[in-house]
Amino acid sequence: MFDKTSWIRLPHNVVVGHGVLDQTVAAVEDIHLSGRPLIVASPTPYSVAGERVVAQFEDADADPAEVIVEEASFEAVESVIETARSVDAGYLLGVGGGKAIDIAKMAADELNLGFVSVPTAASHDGIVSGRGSVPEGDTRHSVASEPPLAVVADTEILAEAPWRLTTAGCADIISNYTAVRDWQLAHRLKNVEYSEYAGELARMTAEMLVENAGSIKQGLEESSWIVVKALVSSGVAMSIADSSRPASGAEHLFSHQLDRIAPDAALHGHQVGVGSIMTEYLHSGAKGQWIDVRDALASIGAPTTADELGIDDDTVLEALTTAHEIRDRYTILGDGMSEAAAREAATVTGVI
Ligand SMILES: NC(=O)C1=CN([C@@H]2O[C@H](COP(=O)(O)OP(=O)(O)OC[C@H]3O[C@@H](n4cnc5c(N)ncnc54)[C@H](OP(=O)(O)O)[C@@H]3O)[C@@H](O)[C@H]2O)C=CC1
Ligand SMILES: O=C(CO)COP(=O)(O)O
Ligand SMILES: [Zn+2]
Repeated sequence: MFDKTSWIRLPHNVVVGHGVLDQTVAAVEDIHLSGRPLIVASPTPYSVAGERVVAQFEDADADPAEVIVEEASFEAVESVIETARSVDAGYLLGVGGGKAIDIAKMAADELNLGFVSVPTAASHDGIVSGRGSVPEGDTRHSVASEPPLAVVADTEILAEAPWRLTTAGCADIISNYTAVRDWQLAHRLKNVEYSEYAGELARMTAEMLVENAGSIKQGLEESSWIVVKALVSSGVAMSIADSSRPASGAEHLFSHQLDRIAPDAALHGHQVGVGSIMTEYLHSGAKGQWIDVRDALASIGAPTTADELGIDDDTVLEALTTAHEIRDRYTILGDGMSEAAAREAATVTGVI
């Protein structure tokens, strides 16, 4: 008997372009969100975009409330939940990078309220996905959460954000290559369920970004357009798969392990990019496509070495040899790399 079911949750409105921040109220009204909006922002995004969003809701007589979050933690999620209850919020808007967006997303999930994502940085694909990531104990990877009902991505704001945030978003997309390879491997070896649609979409998104790498330049608003479109596409792939598998394989395990060993050393996207160079080498060998991955990262100005990430060689080796312990997700790392093999991979690829 056929007994498969699938529940794909996607945003209703994805509004991307120059000046679209001014359409936030329209994007929200269009999907009939009601009640009091609670704007959740971290400090810089609040001054870059949050104030304007609050003013827009005030002009629309929507009585907005606001809360500033400083760090990605469960305490911050709890405090947003408390604020939302005390102001009787009808829905939440996350305005910022991954930190503010994930806190708002996870609080909305807990409160069973609608969530709207207003990214001020195109730094990774969590800005569109139904995945939330806040470190808790040893857990660093994302968990299923409330997907945004609407995304409002103003390319004017994204283009003015520090360039490294955009190159991190590019690297997060490029890492889809190895994520999909790992997913296919897990399918063949461990019978993990694989979705051709989600896998192809994630892989194609990486390919399109690499093909357009020449147009991704600092100061060009069109670059933010290309990157945010790719981030949306990657988020959709995760929604189709109902898992982060299409966009997260061994390179993400490496990055999550770095977050534990060397907290705040580098941006998420930059770490997964360097991880991807090495895991592509593990998939395809010394003459394989790791060179293309490295060159694509280098061409957009993302780090390709431990030095550029700001970490030392031993940290790379420790993260590589222990990354498989991060979660129950089969990848090319199998049940763990020996130190000698890790050193070989990191050396041949020029990471250390
Ligand atoms: N849900 C998911 O699938 C994923 C979630 N994540 C999570 O996302 C977080 C990392 O996201 P990331 O965006 O890198 O980090 P942040 O949200 O911390 O943003 C990075 C920095 O950029 C600043 N910033 C943001 N927008 C602008 C802007 N327009 N102009 C100037 N500065 C700006 C922030 O300011 P300020 O300090 O004021 O906030 C912060 O200092 C982590 O918590 C990670 O766990 C990562 C990957 C995937
Ligand atoms: O960063 C992500 C996809 O790019 C989310 O992946 P994780 O589930 O590994 O946190
Ligand atoms: Zn990622």
